[in-house]
Amino acid sequence: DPTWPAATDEMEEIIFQLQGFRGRLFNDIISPCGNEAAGLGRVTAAEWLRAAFHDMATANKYFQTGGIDASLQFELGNGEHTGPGHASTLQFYANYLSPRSSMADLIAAGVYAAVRSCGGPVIPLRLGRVDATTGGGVGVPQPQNSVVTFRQQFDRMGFTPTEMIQVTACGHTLGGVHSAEFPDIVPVGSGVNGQIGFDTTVSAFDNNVVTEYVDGTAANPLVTGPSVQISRHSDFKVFNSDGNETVNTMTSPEVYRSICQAVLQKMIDVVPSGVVLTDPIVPYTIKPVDMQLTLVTPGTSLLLTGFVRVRTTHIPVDAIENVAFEWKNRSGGNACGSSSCSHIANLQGVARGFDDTFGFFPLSVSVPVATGISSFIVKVNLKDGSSQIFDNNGNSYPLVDGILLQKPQSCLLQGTGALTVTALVRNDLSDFPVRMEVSYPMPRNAINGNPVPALNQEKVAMSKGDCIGAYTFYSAQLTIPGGLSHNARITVSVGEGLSALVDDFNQAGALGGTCSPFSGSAACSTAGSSSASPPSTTRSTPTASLPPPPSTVLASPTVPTLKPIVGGYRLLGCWTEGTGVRALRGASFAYDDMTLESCMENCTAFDLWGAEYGRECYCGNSMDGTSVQTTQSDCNMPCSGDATEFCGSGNRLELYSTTATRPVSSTASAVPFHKPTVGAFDFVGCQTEASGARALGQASFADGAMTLERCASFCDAFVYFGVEYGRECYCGDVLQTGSVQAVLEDCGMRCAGDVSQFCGAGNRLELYQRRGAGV
Ligand code: HEM
Repeated sequence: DPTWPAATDEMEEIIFQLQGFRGRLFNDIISPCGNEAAGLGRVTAAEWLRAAFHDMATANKYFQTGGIDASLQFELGNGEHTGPGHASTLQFYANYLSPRSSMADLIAAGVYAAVRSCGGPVIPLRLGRVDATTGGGVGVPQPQNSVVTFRQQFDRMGFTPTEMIQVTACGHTLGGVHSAEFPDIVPVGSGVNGQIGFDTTVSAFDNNVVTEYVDGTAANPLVTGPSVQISRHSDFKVFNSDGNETVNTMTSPEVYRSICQAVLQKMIDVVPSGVVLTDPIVPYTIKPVDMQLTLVTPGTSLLLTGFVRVRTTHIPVDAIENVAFEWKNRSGGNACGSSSCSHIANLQGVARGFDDTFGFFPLSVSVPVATGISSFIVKVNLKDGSSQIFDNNGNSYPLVDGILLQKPQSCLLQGTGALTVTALVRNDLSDFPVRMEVSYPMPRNAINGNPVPALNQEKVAMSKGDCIGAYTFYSAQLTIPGGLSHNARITVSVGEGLSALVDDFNQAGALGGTCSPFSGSAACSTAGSSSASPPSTTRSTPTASLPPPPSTVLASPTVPTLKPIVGGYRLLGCWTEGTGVRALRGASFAYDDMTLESCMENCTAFDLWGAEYGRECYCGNSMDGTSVQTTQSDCNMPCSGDATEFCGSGNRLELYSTTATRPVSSTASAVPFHKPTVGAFDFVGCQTEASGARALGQASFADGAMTLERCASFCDAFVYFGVEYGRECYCGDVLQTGSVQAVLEDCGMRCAGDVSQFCGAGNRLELYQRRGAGV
């Protein structure tokens, strides 16, 4: 069994945990083998296999470059990769791209999955491939090449003349040739749905491609038919290149299978120098899944959630009574407060892969903060009274309670990508730097039709907040651009280098849209942070954390008071955020020394603004309809930059509105507006991005001096231009599906290069159309 955790854990789940409970569905569009997800006559499993060969085929063993490195994504337009199959294959894999599942590993995993789904052998799958950042050049074998050229090309890839024959015979058992791509080989109108198969079984991994060739019955269009006249019968040229000696050895199904297992593994293991592949991956017998600690009010216990996943291939799920989870406290001992350091979990669901099944046993374990948790072992209790103990190969399964991503107080607004992350760090560690690292996919503006997003990374220092017992709150914010924020991964860490503690690889899409407040936390005592003891058992009553009513406000400078007027704005009260959206969407800011005055200064171009969570500031000209006024005492957080003022609280806005005393003349020039015309373009409105893609994807640029005029002139050759997020310019002749008109208020961001203009917002385009181009 592998030792947990491992760098391959995410890929392990993608390739083995396919269907059923928590199934990752990586096989969805290739099961059954004959599935034609991209249209009739196009076997998806065949497209996956061919895509891997095309990615590898530019490898150069002499320079040790290329191989399975996902360079295919940059080469789609170079003429060597005919057909839509490569793009749709990469597009499917892109859903699984993450810092722990490279596109190159996904391409290799696609070979494993396609072959297995079609009844072929288990191809040992090693991992650790690294994605290229540019194309790998040309050199994919083409049907018209001569045998000499084929041999040179395969030699460059690292394959002997015999292996060339073998790997081609193993690839050309699935799918076939399409008249849309090769009309001179498959004349239009011939074949089935525009395809002639390589053998009579286009959707089975069998050796018919060989036997039908050998016995002379092959309809393979690369052996017989029009390709012969024009010397494009490449399978004939390849198979016949050693007088049929190699193919004759492959007429036995067993021999074919084992040759294909070896030679297809060789194909996916071609990698550039510097890449070190792991051992072939096998599924865990016992795997902890989604382990998460969460501090629960009043701060004296942590809730551990997650699953123990049991591989039930060899231990039948029906034979399992339950699973015992036995843990050690923070110092490795067996004192776990009032609990017994043990928890029984019962089966909740089952998943299956090609060759395995898995049972999931959910955990919900209350861990006292005072004693904490450091590791656990798993005991699988069988119905016959026996049990099997799993201790992670003698290491126990490790858990960290020094830092945790506190999910209820973290949130993501997927529409705008606005991410708020709250972490809890044990007080004895809080002198070390606390960081958040977010990795997120960013669409590549569809250069040459590349459907694979780039993976960007942002590191943000987290700022210290309140304390609760033995833990200190930290928080950070980030607006994730690109519209794919749900696929972002979040890691929070405390400390540096190898000794750092992390809660890593948390999926942003699993966070809620609203950060709920944690009641009972309080400003940290200045005495320092050494106490690791739990807070006193007396809970503060809810009213104790409310601000005093205005009439009884004390003069003490450390007690916040309500401010009825700030500059030209008056207090409207305490308001909730919208449901799943920000109440104010004109502009937003977050920083640690926030005061009501500085928030107001940020928002002088708007009629409304509000401060939230002590350090966030939002502006807008109207409130989202789902925001409602709540009791003023909800807004009980002091401003981070001025403890005498209230700045809302979690999900609560200290809301201010403009008054008649607002000096209109001094701000009028800075009030942005939606320009009705820009050059040859007319304003259309505020538009969303398309579903999973850019609304305008044909050209783009971004910079800090963006104006509507600059974008208009950049998009001069197109029907539409749109500016997004203040600084991004997009052009296109059509709006991609899923892009719809949004309320004008949404486009509330000023242009980076001209504050008098509006330039969209996150996921919102300030959209213009060429005059006269409309219908
Ligand atoms: C001399 C070497 C090769 C040549 C000239 C060649 C050429 C071709 C051509 C012309 C097609 C038709 C594409 C279409 O119409 O969509 C094709 C399809 C295919 N090739 Fe190759 N190929 C070679 C080697 C390989 C190898 C080594 C593999 C994988 C191990 C492979 C896997 C496939 C698969 C699976 C298809 C079917 C794709 C589909 O049905 O969509 N080929 N090949």
